[in-house]
Amino acid sequence: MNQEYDFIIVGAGSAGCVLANRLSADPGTTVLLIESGPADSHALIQMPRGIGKMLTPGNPHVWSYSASKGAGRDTEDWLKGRTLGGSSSINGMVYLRGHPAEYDAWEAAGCTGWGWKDIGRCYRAMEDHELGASEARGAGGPLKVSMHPAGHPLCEAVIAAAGQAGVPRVDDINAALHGGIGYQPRTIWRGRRWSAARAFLAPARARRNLDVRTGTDVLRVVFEGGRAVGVELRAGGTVAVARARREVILSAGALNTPKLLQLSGVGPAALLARHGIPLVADIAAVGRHLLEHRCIMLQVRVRSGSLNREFAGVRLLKNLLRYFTGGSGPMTHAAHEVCAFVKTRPELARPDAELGIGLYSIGVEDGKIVLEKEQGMTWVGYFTNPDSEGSVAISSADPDAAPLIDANYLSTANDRRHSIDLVRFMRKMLMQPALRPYVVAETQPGPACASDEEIAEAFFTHGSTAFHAAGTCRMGADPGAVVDPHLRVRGVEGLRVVDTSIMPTLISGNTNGPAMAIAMRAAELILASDSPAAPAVRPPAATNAVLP
Ligand SMILES: Cc1cc2nc3c(=O)[nH]c(=O)nc-3n(C[C@H](O)[C@H](O)[C@H](O)COP(=O)(O)OP(=O)(O)OC[C@H]3O[C@@H](n4cnc5c(N)ncnc54)[C@H](O)[C@@H]3O)c2cc1C
Repeated sequence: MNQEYDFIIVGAGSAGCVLANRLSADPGTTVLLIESGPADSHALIQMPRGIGKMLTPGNPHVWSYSASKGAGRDTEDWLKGRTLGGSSSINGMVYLRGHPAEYDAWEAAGCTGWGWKDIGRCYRAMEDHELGASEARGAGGPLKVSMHPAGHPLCEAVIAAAGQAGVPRVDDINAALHGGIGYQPRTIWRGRRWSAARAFLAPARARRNLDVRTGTDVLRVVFEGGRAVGVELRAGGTVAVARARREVILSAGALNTPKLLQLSGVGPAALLARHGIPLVADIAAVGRHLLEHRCIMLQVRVRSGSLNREFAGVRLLKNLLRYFTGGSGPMTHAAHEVCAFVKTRPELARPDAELGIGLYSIGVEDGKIVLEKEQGMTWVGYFTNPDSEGSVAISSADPDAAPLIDANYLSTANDRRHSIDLVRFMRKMLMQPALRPYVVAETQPGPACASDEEIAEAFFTHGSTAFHAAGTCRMGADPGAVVDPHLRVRGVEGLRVVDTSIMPTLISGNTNGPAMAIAMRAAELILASDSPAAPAVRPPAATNAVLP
């Protein structure tokens, strides 16, 4: 391995793959992309419904962390991708972008250059959308986006029922600014997952100026006189330092990026002192402001139309054959077949909740989550703009120790109100005439769960993380932010954060598209040479030693 590069990118996930592509486009610029996990060649990564088997703690392609739900509640597993493509290689392939007004609010709050005018341009530039180019979509870009095929009777009944409840059918849910329901846009192409690695890294792999290292853990950032000059890394038991002439960029995701900053001496001074880590910059917000969508998963018994039986026994074998020979059938479906954005109250200016409707239902057998043998649907729903804030903090100075994660879900009255209203709205949709021939009953949490308190509790007992962790290195123009609007870490030089950590608020939708669009925008900012210097929070208080 070379020891010195212009840019070092830590993490080959959704954001890191985009950055590696954009920053190495100039053959005169050298880039090192470092990924902890293995390559993404596993067949279950490529096969969309392979995620059922991939998402298992202990799988080498996933990070598995224990996260507290908050307020003394129990813990749950938070999984993240650990392979080329990062979480985009193990996610549900739902492709959503968020509402333009949400990015405009970022800009209005001082994040100049992050409004829809700029980020919308980045989305269009990266997309190759099956529906073709429009004001709202891009065509010809590296990211393939396909639509779930229309026409399944149960999906059609769901869409018709939504219409009866006042939610209109739309062709492209990403373009429906006032909400609607339609077939799911997906990062799937010709039946195969289209991860960030597939879209952005594969076309750049042959570049001689791009060095991609898998199976390599970054242990910390190395500073000299308050400037990030490289990273300490470990591969096959050997520890070394790779140096960056221009910048180190952390794209390790919303859990591991703040962890790396804290391990490197950039974070809350008291936390670092507790673990004996020399302080480089005292930034209280590193690891704070953790945002996550808290889902409810309504399970609905149906008479027909469920795909549960397609994923077991002989039918599963037949569907695997169909997938491997023709790239079609249920193994090519994303996490949900149908997607909706709804207003839980008519007076709201724009939708406040997302629904993903899947033609499967799950139960628990011997303590394990399994597909039900009976026919069922799952309606996953969440309030899109929560303001409950959790945290991520190192538990030790040992880079191999898992961080402490507190999701602190639904800790504000606002989040609880929207979440409760959402369940009532979902039930209203389920009661519509179009679904009467199908729906037998809501089995979980079930009709006995009726009061506000019971519904709020059901988000914990019959809910889940959405796997959308964000905000732990919040971008802002204010001195309390971790990164400035050029994504430079305050108080040090030569260091940026580019991943979902920087999101000042969660957007309406899943976070893979936003992670890639953020990286597209970041690459523009990095390559523009006239960026003004980031205002320092305070002068560096100490410098990490550089390894020989
Ligand atoms: C199970 C699951 C389902 C999801 N479903 C959807 C969906 O359907 N649609 C959607 O839009 N979003 C979905 N998401 C969310 C979305 O995929 C993520 O928000 C997004 O991919 C995050 O991108 P990122 O670049 O911030 O981080 P990641 O993509 O997580 O990338 C971080 C990378 O850094 C690497 N890394 C971390 N620490 C180190 C280290 N110390 N040294 C070296 N490498 C390191 C990791 O291994 C990883 O490859 C899902 C996520 C999960 C986990």
